[in-house]
Amino acid sequence: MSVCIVYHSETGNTRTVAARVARETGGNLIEVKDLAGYSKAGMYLKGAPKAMRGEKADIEPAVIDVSGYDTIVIGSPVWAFNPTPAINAAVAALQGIEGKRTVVFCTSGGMPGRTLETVQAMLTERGAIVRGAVSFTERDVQKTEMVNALVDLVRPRPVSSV
Ligand SMILES: Cc1cc2nc3c(=O)[nH]c(=O)nc-3n(C[C@H](O)[C@H](O)[C@H](O)COP(=O)(O)O)c2cc1C
Repeated sequence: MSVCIVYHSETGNTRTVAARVARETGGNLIEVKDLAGYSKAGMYLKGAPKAMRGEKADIEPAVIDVSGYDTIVIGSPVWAFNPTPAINAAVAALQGIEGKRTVVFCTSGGMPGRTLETVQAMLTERGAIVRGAVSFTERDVQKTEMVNALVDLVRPRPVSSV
């Protein structure tokens, strides 16, 4: 089973989760960069209003071909209770997503708003099958049991016979 983890991260939390999922599943990481190149203030002053409006950023890579994978994981930071403009663009940039199993996660300060629901709806719109979603707070990022909950959605572990 091949896994691809597509994520955006400006301050490292979403990257940390993505890397741990990659390690546990043997998946490939694709980091999406927002070409706006925000400063910390810029993220709040310019990025957050764009996230609220559901806008798409200019991203690198501009095309994300996932046709060679069985399961696609999408990870977004929460900006103003929404997915980031980079993730809005990344979902639109996915090629070969139709009919694929997908799992969504977000990282936030504790108020994720409708981020997971929004990403799930975008993926469903693209013809993907959403298996589940996990919301991490900044503290959860380091918690093995939280990462395991996400990994279980990606790669169901065999039930122990003991
Ligand atoms: C512009 C901006 C807006 C944010 N908005 C929210 C929010 O609405 N709710 C929340 O709980 N955290 C919010 N946060 C905190 C981030 O979601 C949180 O730190 C997240 O883990 C960042 O992911 P990253 O380190 O991968 O970039 C915001 C952070 C930034 C920079």
